[in-house]
Amino acid sequence: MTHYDLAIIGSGSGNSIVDEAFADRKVAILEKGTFGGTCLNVGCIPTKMFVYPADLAAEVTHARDLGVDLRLEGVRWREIRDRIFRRIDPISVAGRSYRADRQEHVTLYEGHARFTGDRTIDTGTGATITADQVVLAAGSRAVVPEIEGLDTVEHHTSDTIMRIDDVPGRIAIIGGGFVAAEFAHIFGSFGSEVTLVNRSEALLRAEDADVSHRFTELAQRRWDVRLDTTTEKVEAYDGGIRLHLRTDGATSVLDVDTLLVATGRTSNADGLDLHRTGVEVDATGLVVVDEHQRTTARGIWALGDISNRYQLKHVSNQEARVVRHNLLHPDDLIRADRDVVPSAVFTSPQVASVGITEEEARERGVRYVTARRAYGDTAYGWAMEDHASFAKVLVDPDTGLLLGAHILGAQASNLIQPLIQAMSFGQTAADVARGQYWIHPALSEVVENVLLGTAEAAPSPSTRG
Ligand SMILES: Cc1cc2nc3c(=O)[nH]c(=O)nc-3n(C[C@H](O)[C@H](O)[C@H](O)COP(=O)(O)OP(=O)(O)OC[C@H]3O[C@@H](n4cnc5c(N)ncnc54)[C@H](O)[C@@H]3O)c2cc1C
Ligand SMILES: NC(=O)c1ccc[n+]([C@@H]2O[C@H](COP(=O)([O-])OP(=O)(O)OC[C@H]3O[C@@H](n4cnc5c(N)ncnc54)[C@H](O)[C@@H]3O)[C@@H](O)[C@H]2O)c1
Repeated sequence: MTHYDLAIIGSGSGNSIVDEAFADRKVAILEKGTFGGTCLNVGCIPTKMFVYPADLAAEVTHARDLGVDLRLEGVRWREIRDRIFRRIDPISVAGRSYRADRQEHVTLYEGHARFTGDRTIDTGTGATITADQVVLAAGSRAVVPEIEGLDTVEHHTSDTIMRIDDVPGRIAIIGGGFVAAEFAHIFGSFGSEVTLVNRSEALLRAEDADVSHRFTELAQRRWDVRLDTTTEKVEAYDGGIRLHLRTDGATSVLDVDTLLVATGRTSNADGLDLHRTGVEVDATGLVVVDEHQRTTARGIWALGDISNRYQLKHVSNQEARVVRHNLLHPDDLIRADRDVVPSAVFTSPQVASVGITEEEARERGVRYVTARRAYGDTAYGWAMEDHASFAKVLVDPDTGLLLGAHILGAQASNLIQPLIQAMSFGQTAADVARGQYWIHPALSEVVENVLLGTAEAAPSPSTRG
């Protein structure tokens, strides 16, 4: 049985731990799938490479409203797809080969890893190994709900949908979260008839309710959005797929060519036989870690989607940096910072958020003032004839510190950054608004305006701009 100083299960964010500082350690990396993990191969990177051309295609409609007659002459899906994966696949291949062939102190085991005892791992390749330190970085996987007939028809998750051969004529997407919103934008912009089948009464329900409701309204103008709707059964029908739906007790059928299931992701902790090594898992399936990313078992660490509920790459990356430091400096452990975790949905319009929502503030009894400003009330938003987008913030009336920020609209993922910075560094709304120049007439003035708006607002219940 080979012994290692360090074994890492999962080659996504876990792979980034091993740099030159580990040159004198004997390292095993265990990977059961494509080297490089979710973000690179089937997640953040390829989706955004589809989102960008989708943004371009979607501009045609908006441009017409502003007096510019563009024509979308076609979308060369296969060319787009092949360009994307011709760029991504070699990165995965090169990353694999670097570990497998070029680093003598690293051994890559390509199989499904499972624990058989205390820091003893069956690599799934015929070899069992032991290690002083183990990092669990095995990520998460798409959840496919039990729906009658689903196993009898071809259906996709985000893992496979980006490799299909043609833009579907009609696509149904089950779910109303991040993945559903991004792929609805991609396929809708590329010409598919998109139907979103959503169990609850609004899309992007984890967002602030103002954002979720506005996004739902806008989505209903672009796509067929079935709210409060469950899929009871699916079946092959006339060369395609028939979904049997139920909305408020009424049944209907929906015929499509392609079906995407986008109903969340779950931790891969359940595939590792963690009970054999004393690692605790919580009721939701996440590996339990402390602020230093230590699990409940000595010498075992965890990071990323296997152990955090955020399921975001920037969080996994930060946790990987924390684990890396802590492996190298056992007497000087650092903490993962989960105080200010932002996210963005790259759909249309973009949605970005950080901190608490107004609903959470109310539920927790947190005192707040809130303001909301429309893009259209700033010069650039006006130039864009934007009548839908807005920024909203919640501020603590006693300290002036930001509690949360929520933006729906063009460039939301970039516009929110000064607000993330303010929350991270403890800057007050007033200081951020007035302690710097805001370029006129840039779109960022909406952020300046919404911060100024909180000075005029009365403490909760909310005051709207
Ligand atoms: C479609 C999509 C789009 C996304 N877009 C964004 C985005 O824009 N921004 C963002 O911040 N986040 C995004 N995410 C989320 C982000 O991709 C994940 O949060 C992140 O990649 C998780 O990293 P990880 O290292 O925890 O896991 P992963 O990167 O998934 O790595 C885990 C690895 O472990 C391997 N593994 C699992 N079990 C075993 C086992 N038993 N033995 C051996 N190997 C095993 C897996 O094969 C995998 O390669 C997206 C996710 C999806 C699905
Ligand atoms: N831009 C980004 O950062 C980005 C993009 C894509 C994915 N991700 C990450 O990947 C994760 C997974 O994304 P997702 O969209 O699959 O999950 P999600 O949690 O965002 O949304 C899941 C959706 O499926 C619905 N749902 C759950 N179970 C269902 C069932 N049985 N039947 C019908 N509907 C059901 C939920 O109500 C929700 O609308 C996200 O949590 C996100 O963090 C991030």
